[in-house]
Amino acid sequence: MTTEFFKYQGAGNDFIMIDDRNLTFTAKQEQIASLCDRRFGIGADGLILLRNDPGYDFRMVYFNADGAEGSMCGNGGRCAVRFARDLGMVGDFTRFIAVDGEHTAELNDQVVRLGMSDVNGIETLEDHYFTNTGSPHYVAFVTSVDETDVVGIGKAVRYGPVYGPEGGTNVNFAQVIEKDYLKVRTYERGVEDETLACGTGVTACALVAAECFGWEGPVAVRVPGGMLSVEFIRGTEPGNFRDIYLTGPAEFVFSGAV
Ligand SMILES: N[C@@H](CCC[C@H](N)C(=O)O)C(=O)O
Repeated sequence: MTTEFFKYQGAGNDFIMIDDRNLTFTAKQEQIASLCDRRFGIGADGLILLRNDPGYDFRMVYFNADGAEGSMCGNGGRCAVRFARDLGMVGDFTRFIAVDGEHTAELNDQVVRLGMSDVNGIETLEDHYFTNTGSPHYVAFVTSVDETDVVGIGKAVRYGPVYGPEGGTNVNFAQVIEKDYLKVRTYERGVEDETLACGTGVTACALVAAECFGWEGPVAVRVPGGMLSVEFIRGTEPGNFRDIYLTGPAEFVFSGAV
């Protein structure tokens, strides 16, 4: 039996999208990893299933490129919304459910503004910050992201003694360009490499910068694959944020069958 797939990308973070409303997708971890393989498969940072869910427009089920089901993926969520509209399932506004709970999103042509989960705390550690924006994120400020060994340091932190035993973390490096403007590079857990953009990572960096520097946003973030923007409202407690929105492009690339 063949499976029809659709490839989407959001700021260069790319995903295999599958319409699984009839629950026929049965691939296991190893097969999903093969589909995401850039030499032997379709190639992607992750695979997303769109399924029915009572009470929502759809359910997003996300797998990292290693084939394991992941925590929330911000760019994947934006691409899932675009895919749902291309399938005629939703209009310019949608409400869907993902692993971290309910999300809303608005579409404006190729741009998707995705509501993210509230953030309930930022930990300040010796040389970095840590927060959870639906996925866990280590954030370190650097003077130049271009001169940072993202993969080398990323791997050491992801598998290191602090985060490794707890399931690992995504690792972000942020450079302040000016007020409300960051440049970010991310080592992604589950891809085990740098990706061209990470939505939950960019959100984490913007909120950490807002907390550290008193920014009110929106924070513009340049990533290797393009530009993203993060809006938020500060909560009453330090490190708490609500009404967080991640905005950027989400585009169809190609489709096929495997
Ligand atoms: N690319 C994602 C992040 C996906 C989750 C991550 N790889 C993890 O397992 O924690 C994004 O855009 O947020």
